[in-house]
Amino acid sequence: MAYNKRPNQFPKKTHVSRGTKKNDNNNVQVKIGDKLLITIKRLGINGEGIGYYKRKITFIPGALPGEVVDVKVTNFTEKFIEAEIRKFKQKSPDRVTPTDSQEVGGVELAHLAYPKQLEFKQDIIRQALEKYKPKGYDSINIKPTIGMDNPTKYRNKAQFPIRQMKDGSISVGMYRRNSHFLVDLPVVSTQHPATLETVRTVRNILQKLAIPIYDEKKETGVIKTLVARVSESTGDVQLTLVTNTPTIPDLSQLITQIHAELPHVVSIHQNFNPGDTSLIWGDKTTHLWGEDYITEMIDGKTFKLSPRAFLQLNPKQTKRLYAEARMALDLHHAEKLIDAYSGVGTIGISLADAAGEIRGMDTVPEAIADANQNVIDNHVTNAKYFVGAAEDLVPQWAAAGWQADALIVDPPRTGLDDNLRQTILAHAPEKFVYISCNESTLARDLVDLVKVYHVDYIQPIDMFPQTARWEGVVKFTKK
Ligand SMILES: C[S@@+](CC[C@H](N)C(=O)[O-])C[C@H]1O[C@@H](n2cnc3c(N)ncnc32)[C@H](O)[C@@H]1O
Repeated sequence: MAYNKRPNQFPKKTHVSRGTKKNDNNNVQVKIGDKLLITIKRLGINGEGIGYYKRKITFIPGALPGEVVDVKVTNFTEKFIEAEIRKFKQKSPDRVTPTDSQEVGGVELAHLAYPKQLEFKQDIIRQALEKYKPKGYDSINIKPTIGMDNPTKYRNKAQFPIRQMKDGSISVGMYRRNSHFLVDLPVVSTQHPATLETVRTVRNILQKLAIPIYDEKKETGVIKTLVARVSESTGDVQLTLVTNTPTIPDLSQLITQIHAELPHVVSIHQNFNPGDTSLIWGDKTTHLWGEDYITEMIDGKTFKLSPRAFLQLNPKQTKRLYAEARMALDLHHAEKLIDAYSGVGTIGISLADAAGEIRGMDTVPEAIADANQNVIDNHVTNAKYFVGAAEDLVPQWAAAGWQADALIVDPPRTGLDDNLRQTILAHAPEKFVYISCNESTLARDLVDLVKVYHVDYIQPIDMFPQTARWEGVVKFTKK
């Protein structure tokens, strides 16, 4: 892909090496197709190798620190070069052979030995802190990343497009990088096997019953995407067929076959999402067969999952993440706790026994409906969830006299809204924990937060082995 901007690089400032003057490298001339010899210095936040060509930063996907690579320029701007590997002159001892196809995305660190992936996830937050420099950043304790014992088969949800190929076969998988060619993947090492078995078996049944598959160019056909989600605790699978048409031909045959061949599938839904759209899900989801929900268990609490309900994708690490959050919050049973960015209330509900009263919020009404249902199902009597933005509700509650003693935030990659940061600074709850899935926005937010809080530590947790995605828990103490 030819980027004008590097995707997801640290926002605002460019990702140049320390000590490199801004315009030093603007005169470096390269052309697409030029061959360069680059020594890789470190990994960037997308897991790509970073080296320098005459002091100009050069991004090389698939290259590892210490490697010397012969590369071909694929894109360049005033500020950076992008290149692909032609040949290795020197390979890293940390390089391993990935089991997954490298033609699709999603496993951008699979060629790096797992212990080194964990070090990378410790280092990437260090890089972000060095960039944003929140006060005292160089003495923040970044703990070693908590990894998985077996860093494979962890994804509890497969959400794969399905397409008919020119030879008449049907592929279900992922798109080849930078293309619209769907690759039917023989190995997806990060997926829970039940999710793969489900989408592949359903693909075969669709082929056998000749149910039309969606054609992107003509915008005809029926089945667009197969979504399979497994409950780690019960093994039950929920299948959702995303369709281009409001009805599915041969539906009863389809369901009979699925029931016969996939006994773990206990819940089938259809989501209607017509036409050419970049969105996977349409607005209308209907129940076709079996249970309305599958149920996941976290910390002894049960969570009913409708097809659209958000749940962390790595159940084993979610338990560790929440355990870290609980330890960092250190509740003493009487506190008023805010579970901000709550999703379906998994964090607050799993902490309910340790808190006095809990309020949570999320901007997605369906998530809040599920959260309040989860409160009832778990016989929790001290938690209530509200629809709204954290940056609106937290200040409103504070203004109305409901002052939190403890706050846990789990925002999306964009981090905390300015308004919420200001409210936190003004009201500063005694206990505060930040779960972050983006080291850059966390480091940016810390610039403000350290005005009233001391950062006790940052605990990275590997929620997405084989990828460059970062997640961590930050424990604060009020100054
Ligand atoms: C990373 S998820 C966390 C979900 C949940 N805490 C969990 O562990 O499953 C972030 C959530 O924030 C919600 N969200 C996004 N912007 C928000 C905002 N401004 N205020 C409150 N919630 C928001 C999203 O809908 C999403 O459910």
